[in-house]
Amino acid sequence: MEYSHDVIVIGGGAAGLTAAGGCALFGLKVALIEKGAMGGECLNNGCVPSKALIASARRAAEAREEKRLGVQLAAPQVDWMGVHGHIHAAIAAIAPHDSQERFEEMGCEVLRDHATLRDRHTVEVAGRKLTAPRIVIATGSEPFVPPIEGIDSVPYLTNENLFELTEQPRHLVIIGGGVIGMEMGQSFRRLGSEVTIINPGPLMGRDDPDSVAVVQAQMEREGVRFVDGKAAKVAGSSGTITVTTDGGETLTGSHLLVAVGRKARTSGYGLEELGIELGRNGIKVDARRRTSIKNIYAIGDCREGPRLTHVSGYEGSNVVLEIATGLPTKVDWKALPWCTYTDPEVAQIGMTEAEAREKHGEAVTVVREDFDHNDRAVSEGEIAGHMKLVMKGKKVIGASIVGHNAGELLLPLTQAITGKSSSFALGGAVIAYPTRSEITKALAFKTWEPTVFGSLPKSYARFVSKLRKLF
Ligand SMILES: Cc1cc2nc3c(=O)[nH]c(=O)nc-3n(C[C@H](O)[C@H](O)[C@H](O)COP(=O)(O)OP(=O)(O)OC[C@H]3O[C@@H](n4cnc5c(N)ncnc54)[C@H](O)[C@@H]3O)c2cc1C
Ligand SMILES: NC(=O)c1ccc[n+]([C@@H]2O[C@H](COP(=O)([O-])OP(=O)(O)OC[C@H]3O[C@@H](n4cnc5c(N)ncnc54)[C@H](O)[C@@H]3O)[C@@H](O)[C@H]2O)c1
Repeated sequence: MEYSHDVIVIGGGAAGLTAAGGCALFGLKVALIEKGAMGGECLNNGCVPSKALIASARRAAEAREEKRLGVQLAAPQVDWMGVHGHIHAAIAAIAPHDSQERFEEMGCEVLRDHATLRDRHTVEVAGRKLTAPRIVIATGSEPFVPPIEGIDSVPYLTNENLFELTEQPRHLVIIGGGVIGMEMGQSFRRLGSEVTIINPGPLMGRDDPDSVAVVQAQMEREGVRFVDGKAAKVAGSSGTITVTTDGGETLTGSHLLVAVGRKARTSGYGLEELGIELGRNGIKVDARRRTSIKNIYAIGDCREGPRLTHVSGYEGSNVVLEIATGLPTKVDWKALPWCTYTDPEVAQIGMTEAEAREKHGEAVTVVREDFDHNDRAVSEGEIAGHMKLVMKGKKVIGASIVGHNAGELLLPLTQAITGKSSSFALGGAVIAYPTRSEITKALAFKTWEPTVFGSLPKSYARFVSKLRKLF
């Protein structure tokens, strides 16, 4: 069959950009389709703006502290439009990395419109029909808004409009004490808003409860109020919004943020018509990220599984390898890291203690050390937190860290869990985003880039692609 491209990628977020860029660097003919802003959620309304807001908030918190280490800072003065400016300057500074121009330079044909799957090899975009033997779906996710009574009649915020706020909320009520609720709750409180977080049961449920307890205590000291319960009803209008919990408690704030998880983007672009199987929340995929139609892959937030930028990037690289080499390439989550950028940070890699005990029972040992035994932490007066190593026998299978810059401590544990420490392995390691540790991976990757995308691998990838088109 005649095809217009070797690979078509739908979605220009972390997952799609990695897949499209990688295939193009192997010399394949790639179409990359993005209907919105290049860079997707992470750049435009996820990681980057949230971490920029966290940084402004940290500065305010430091200034608010009582005399410490012999130094008293002046009380903070928060200029909300200055904070807003910092957030948008951070986005603008990173945007060229994800831009249409950069991906065109790599060799992708970039189309900026809505894509629709027409059959297992055809994607329609802007009146054109593109065809390819391999299609990669990387359409991401959107905020899940639960059917809470009254939700459609009150103004509410999600991550999609939170970073556009041009006035500081007087009292931000947050529905959801997951990652977004905790990161944003602490930040708005530090910048001077009152903050109430409503959440049923454990906060940050995927993390080790001992880590979460340290952050919760810190946020309570800073004045964040936690309410245990489910938001059952909302009412009010701009400036005065009331939330009633299933326990009958009523809370009134000036603004409402809904942060109760994500919904995979799976409708409106032909998945149903093609009969691609869906799971509970996302496209069903196998370990190679193939959908129920095997020449079509789904990677990143749109499929069932963890939703993180470095996971999207990893899955992007994974499909690049499979498409370029023609060899089955499975994802491996045993050293999956993630970090929540509260202060102190909560970092996790591999299994938590609870997961390990459930899977390996008596074979599990856990060792713990608090930061008040660490000389650097003591010298800097930042002793809150601890690290727990989760082991099966003497083999590390997980770690939970809570403390200053905890996310930066994960990288050696990646190597301990995978047993791989060569420069090649480092170049392909899954590293929590965004951390400074990523710079080591970037350099290792730079070392290997001329070899991996050299003339021989390129010829091989083109040969594999040619064969694929013949059969
Ligand atoms: C507030 C917040 C903070 C976060 N912080 C972190 C963090 O610190 N660290 C971390 O690892 N993760 C974080 N995340 C998660 C991270 O942002 C996502 O996991 C990641 O961005 C997903 O990337 P993706 O490429 O899979 O999807 P997306 O970035 O959503 O990209 C999908 C793209 O596909 C496009 N698209 C969809 N349908 C079509 C179509 N039919 N045609 C053409 N284009 C289409 C969309 O416009 C979109 O640009 C955060 C998320 C939020 C909400
Ligand atoms: N640092 C990071 O890596 C980072 C930061 C932010 C977001 N993210 C990504 O974004 C995703 C979404 O974050 P999130 O915080 O929206 O989801 P989440 O899944 O982390 O947490 C959702 C919380 O909402 C609670 N909840 C559900 N229904 C509720 C109700 N009716 N009332 C009150 N609480 C309710 C749940 O119990 C849960 O604790 C994360 O899972 C993660 O993948 C990552």
